[in-house]
Amino acid sequence: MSFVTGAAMRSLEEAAFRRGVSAESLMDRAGEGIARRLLDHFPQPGRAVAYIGKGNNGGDALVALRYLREAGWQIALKAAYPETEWGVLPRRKRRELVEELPNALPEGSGPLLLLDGLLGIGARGTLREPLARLAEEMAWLRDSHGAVVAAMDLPSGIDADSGEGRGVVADLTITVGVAKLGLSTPAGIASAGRILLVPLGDLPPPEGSALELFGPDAFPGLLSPRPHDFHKGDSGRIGLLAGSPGMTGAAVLAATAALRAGAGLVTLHVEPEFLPSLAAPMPPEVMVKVSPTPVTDAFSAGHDALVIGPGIANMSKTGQADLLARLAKPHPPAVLDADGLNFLATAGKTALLDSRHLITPHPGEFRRLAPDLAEKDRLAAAVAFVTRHPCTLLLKGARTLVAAPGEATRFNPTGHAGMASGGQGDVLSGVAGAFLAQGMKPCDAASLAAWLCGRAAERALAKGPVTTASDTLDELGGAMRDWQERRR
Ligand SMILES: NC(=O)C1=CN([C@@H]2O[C@H](COP(=O)(O)OP(=O)(O)OC[C@H]3O[C@@H](n4cnc5c(N)ncnc54)[C@H](OP(=O)(O)O)[C@@H]3O)[C@@H](O)[C@H]2O)[C@@H](O)CC1
Ligand SMILES: [K+]
Repeated sequence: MSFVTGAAMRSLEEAAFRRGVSAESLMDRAGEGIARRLLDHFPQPGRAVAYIGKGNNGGDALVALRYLREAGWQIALKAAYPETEWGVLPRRKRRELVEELPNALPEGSGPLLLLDGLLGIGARGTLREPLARLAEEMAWLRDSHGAVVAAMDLPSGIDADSGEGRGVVADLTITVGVAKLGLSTPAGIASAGRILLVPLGDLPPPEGSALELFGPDAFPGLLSPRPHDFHKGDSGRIGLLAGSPGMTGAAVLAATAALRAGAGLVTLHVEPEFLPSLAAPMPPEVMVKVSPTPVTDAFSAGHDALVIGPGIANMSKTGQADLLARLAKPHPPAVLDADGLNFLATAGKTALLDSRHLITPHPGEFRRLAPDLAEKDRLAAAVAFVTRHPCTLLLKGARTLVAAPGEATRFNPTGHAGMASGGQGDVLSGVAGAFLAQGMKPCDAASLAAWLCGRAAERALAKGPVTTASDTLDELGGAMRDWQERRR
């Protein structure tokens, strides 16, 4: 599913009108879709307040409010202008709610949800009064009352194309039809929170976009249920080069993640002197193979995929040299992470990267691999990197991008700031490795792994605002279900 400018969105809308589709039917379906997304996120009813301006963005909020009320929510309305100044459609949607709505916070329990319907793609320039005051009220309720802000289409006040502009900071942005380009920029990402899409059949996304919003609607079938006659041999064997004394956790997290993501067999290859520290904490399902040449063994054991890098900073110099030599020869597809990437960068061997390699750098590791690209815009830098080195690049950061030669770059919407902690990358490389071992295309393996880890971390928010890598691991199975149910 691509990203479009505000003008391109208007063109799609105009094309729909020419085919006889009415603006009202688009709004009805937009509002219903928004409510469905919200009800998936908040299965228990709570309190919802719609904050609206006079345009159609407020109409979306009013339709969504009606569905929330039907689902048992207490509702209220904060309108910036008297109803006589609203557009035709929002006025009609207000009447469909029938009775007078309170304009104070509803009493009761459950989540407090603020529907931000002040401005959508009609926003021009800095948010003006009286909308600015309502945006401040939402921010205050979010900070002091734990309110969750859900933006209709766009966080109010940001520019649909650039994402620039100060306005509402949302926890969720439910964008309608096609995702707006401004949601993908650093400024937009800082305002939007989790992006969810309500696709509308009458507003089909244009073909050939350079950036795609990744998710189960756009990529169905990536994680189909296993056939009934599936067996261990079908689910892939992984060779893991991970962990060293003091960094055993990285190996445990990567191995466990690979197993949870469905790998049939995970083998950890270690040097004899690392065995005492690495063997004990490993899950019982993991095979541990000891040899003076673990790199050679991992590359020649007939694995379906390799995961190389988590916690291997202390790998022997011989091991490092062996690794660089092996990467140049024929070998199975491989995830390269963390110190695996640092070895490449330090040795000046980044040019070894090719289509067999799925690399997962965070911004610091990326800078070491390509110092000249690090200051560029992330999307441009990612595309330039895979043009230079034809591998699959999963570039971590606020929001993860997955770029590969000949593919539209993918934008991963899942995850949250509370997962910024050690070990998350190890989990991600294990999950991506499992999908590679099952024969998935590297860019699909990378995107799906990023989506699932982010979604698992979102599920873990039920425990509290900070999510450890172990929390993410615990929720991976649930995230896989969420993908299959296509509701997120
Ligand atoms: N496209 C689609 O297919 C679909 C679109 N749909 C929905 O409609 C939304 C677009 O609705 P829209 O066109 O009515 O514009 P909207 O964002 O509500 O704002 C317009 C008002 O904002 C005002 N205003 C502008 N800047 C301002 C500022 N800085 N500070 C203060 N005020 C400012 C401006 O006032 P003016 O400057 O004219 O006085 C005008 O009155 C879209 O985002 C989506 O949610 C769905 O329902 C169905 C499918
Ligand atoms: K909005």
